[in-house]
Amino acid sequence: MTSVESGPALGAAAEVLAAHVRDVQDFPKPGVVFKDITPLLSTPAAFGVVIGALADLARDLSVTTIAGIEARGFLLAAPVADRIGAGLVPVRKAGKLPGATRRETYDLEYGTATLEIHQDAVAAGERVLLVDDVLATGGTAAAAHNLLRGCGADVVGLAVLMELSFLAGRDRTGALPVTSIMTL
Ligand SMILES: O=P(O)(O)OC[C@H]1O[C@H](OP(=O)(O)OP(=O)(O)O)[C@H](O)[C@@H]1O
Ligand SMILES: Nc1ncnc2[nH]cnc12
Repeated sequence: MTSVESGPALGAAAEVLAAHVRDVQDFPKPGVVFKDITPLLSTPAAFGVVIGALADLARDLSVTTIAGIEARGFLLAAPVADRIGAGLVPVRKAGKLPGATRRETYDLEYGTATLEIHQDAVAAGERVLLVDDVLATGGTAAAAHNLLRGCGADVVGLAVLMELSFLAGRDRTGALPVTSIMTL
């Protein structure tokens, strides 16, 4: 298991993030405390700080492509890619991509899902940063990582806003370096 050390930008982003995430009890099912990022999305200054921290990380890792996981990961991956001038690759839920795809089914905290990626989404050797809002059980991230590797990508890291450490997501992401702005 590898972890990227957090610098000052990530520390500042953690404070901002903590003030703009809402806990929703028992959603989408009893026993789950859902981490709702809509307050962050609707507050431009706060969103800018968080996107800036992710962009700094992506620059430090010299990434050429940002991969975002549907749906909340898209909301983060697109502005980061735009800020650093990187390509953007959507890792989508099943049945949404029009071209030939690779697919993988996985478990997550509250169900199962299937992810897909276009077979030609990433050229061999691209340095890819995978971006999502939450790392929980790690099923989603592990599936996305496998799909990208299957396309020949060099996945250099996973960046998330929040890591629910009690669900041990890093146990599923293997040697992939993980950066979490906030660990809960
Ligand atoms: O680590 P895991 O247990 O796999 O859970 C993390 C995933 O769960 C959420 O996605 P969800 O599938 O709920 O989709 P959404 O982004 O479309 O709301 C979240 O955005 C992560 O992608
Ligand atoms: N508790 C949680 N809150 C938000 N997104 C999640 N994805 C998996 N678990 C989650």
